[in-house]
Amino acid sequence: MASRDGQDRVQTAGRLVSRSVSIPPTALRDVLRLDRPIHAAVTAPDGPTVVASGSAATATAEGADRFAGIRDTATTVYETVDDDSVPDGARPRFVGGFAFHDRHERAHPWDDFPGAWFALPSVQIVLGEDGGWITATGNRDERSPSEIVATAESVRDGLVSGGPAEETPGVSSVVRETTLEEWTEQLEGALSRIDAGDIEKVALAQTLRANLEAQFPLASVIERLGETYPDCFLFALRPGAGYTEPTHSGEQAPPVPTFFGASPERLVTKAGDTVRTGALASTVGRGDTETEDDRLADRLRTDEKFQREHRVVVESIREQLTPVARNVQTGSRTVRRLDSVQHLYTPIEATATADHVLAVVTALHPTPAVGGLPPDVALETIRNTETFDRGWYAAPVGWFDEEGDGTFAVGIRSAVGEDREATLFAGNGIVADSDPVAEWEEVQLKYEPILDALR
Ligand SMILES: C=C(O[C@H]1C=CC=C(C(=O)O)[C@@H]1O)C(=O)O
Repeated sequence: MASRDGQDRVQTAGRLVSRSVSIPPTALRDVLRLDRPIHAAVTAPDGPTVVASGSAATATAEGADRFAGIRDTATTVYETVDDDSVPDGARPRFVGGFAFHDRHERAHPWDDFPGAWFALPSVQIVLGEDGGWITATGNRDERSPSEIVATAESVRDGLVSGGPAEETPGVSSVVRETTLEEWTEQLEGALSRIDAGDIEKVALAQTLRANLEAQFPLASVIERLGETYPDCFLFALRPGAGYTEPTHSGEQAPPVPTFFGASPERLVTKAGDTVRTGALASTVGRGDTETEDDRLADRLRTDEKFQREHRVVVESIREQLTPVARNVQTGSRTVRRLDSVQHLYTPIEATATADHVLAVVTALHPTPAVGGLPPDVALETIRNTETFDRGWYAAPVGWFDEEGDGTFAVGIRSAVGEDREATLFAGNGIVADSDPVAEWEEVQLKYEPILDALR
């Protein structure tokens, strides 16, 4: 397909037809245990879970225009889809994610991850509280609608509920790939730029390599994350699975790298003209007792460094929304408690003026919670300081539909799992007064969700 920079790509089965069957309330774990390859799965605490098995079309894009590139490609694909008889909630969605940086290097573990990748599932499973749908999509010149329905029915019939929890792989060793000395040096560099007034805030990250005792197993790891983080956005994305022609029968999962995680941070949900986002920034650990926990939360609420770090994010998000939304409302700030950390959180709502969630994603990525301020100098500082490529870490992951509605999370508390290895990513917002040792310890707390799910 022709593209703005020659790098946007679409692969598709041709002119498409979708048909769906409804299913009763079903657990994500039962879907992940289907005898079919899983290409992508994204959950939201207040929205549907969307799982892609196989792809009837994939869209990829590179560079600064990757958001618009994906949108253009999806529009072209949607024009070919006959899904008029499919209920709104069951219509096929594009599920995938983006790289953090405009120029992204495809070095290990990101070899299989382009600048952007989205799949329109050949089999899509949407799960909601009251039930869900299986939607099959295929080439309408080659398969009749009743054959497409038969595919959806056979997937429905393969769903088995319950069964014992599957084994997590176990972690044999971990290596923090940035040493405390390197980190201290990196932070001192960033702090001197803050002192000089070049930047107000920058989020710097590190990696940790976990060697696993068995092959990385998607189902059990996502299941474990879901148990501990029911209020987070769970995601698992496998762009390396590429494009697969829709098939009728089950297939084994392809042995490809998986970007996965349990993110507490919504980038945006757009539903009609309602836009929901939020600022999540400033972190303390959890206490061993309730009193200690509350004392730490009080520090978050009162300490000037935490206030400043959070305020910068709220103000910037309000400003970033200006080109795509009006009537921006900031809710009250609360403390968000997770298993290993507590954060300051401010919900933000607005009325969309943009007609597509990807326009809002373009405006919001990256927020200073994962980038910094001013954005360009902070991004250049990240590039010049970090010794690894962020790949898709801290970047938008989620789904959108034909109406331009959708949900994206920020891909933090995340890792790439492949074979017997997982590479974990975590970072911190650095402002004046940040202390290298305290920040080093805070990063370890942010690795814990993924480490726990692998152990
Ligand atoms: C960059 C990360 O967290 C961000 C989100 C919440 C709190 C943060 C902090 O307090 O530093 C970070 O800005 C990460 O988890 O890798």
